[in-house]
Amino acid sequence: MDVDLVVPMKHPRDGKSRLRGAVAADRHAGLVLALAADTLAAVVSAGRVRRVLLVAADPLAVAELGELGVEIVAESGERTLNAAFRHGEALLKADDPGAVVGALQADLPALRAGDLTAALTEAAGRRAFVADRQGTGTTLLLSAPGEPLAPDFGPGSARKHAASGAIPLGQALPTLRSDVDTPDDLAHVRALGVGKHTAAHLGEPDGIPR
Ligand SMILES: Nc1nc2c(ncn2[C@@H]2O[C@H](COP(=O)(O)OP(=O)(O)OP(=O)(O)O)[C@@H](O)[C@H]2O)c(=O)[nH]1
Ligand SMILES: C=C(OP(=O)(O)O)C(=O)O
Repeated sequence: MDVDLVVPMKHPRDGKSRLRGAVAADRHAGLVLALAADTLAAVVSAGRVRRVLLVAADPLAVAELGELGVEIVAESGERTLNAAFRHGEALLKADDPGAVVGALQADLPALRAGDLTAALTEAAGRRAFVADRQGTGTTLLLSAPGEPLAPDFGPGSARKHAASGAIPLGQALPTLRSDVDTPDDLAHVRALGVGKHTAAHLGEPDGIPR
């Protein structure tokens, strides 16, 4: 069954504070947008993905990402990460109560569509998650069809998602596990190969074609 994904984003000026200093201060928001653009370009080209809903703190500030073929809505109510996921989930389930809903981070600029599709296939309709490469955070959480996503993102979320019964998915998904929170993470994804938006922002000659 295909998956409807929710991707949350703060205003790019406010997000990724741990990454500050990786580029000049006036280029930070552009870097955050480039990380998201590469993530979303891979996501929209992945097999088994039906819809991609970006839940934004400020939709105007991320409007350019709509050109990649994602839907953009404003967050609503409580302004937290898990509330943004739950808002996106409610909108998607209103259209299809039996949907498989996924929560995906917007900071995976090395993502290859094949790694995402492999994870969706491995989940096989079970509530499941992919831990980040450090093993502590979560980059992807999937619901079972028509069942609650129950997102519990934040520090130590991999342990929390496992404790709530979600199945941990394969270790061999390097580009899906490589989120960018810190300058060290940015160096890691540059070695893996980032997409064209991040490459251009960092002054690299070419990104990896997605
Ligand atoms: N819409 C929305 N997105 C959020 C919210 N909190 C976090 N996000 C997004 O969720 C993703 C994962 O969050 P983190 O990795 O913790 O990113 P962050 O909060 O931007 O980073 P730090 O400031 O370094 O903690 C990022 O794409 C954030 O923009 C929120 O309250 N609302
Ligand atoms: C909020 C999370 O992301 P990060 O570790 O990227 O801050 C999380 O993994 O639950």
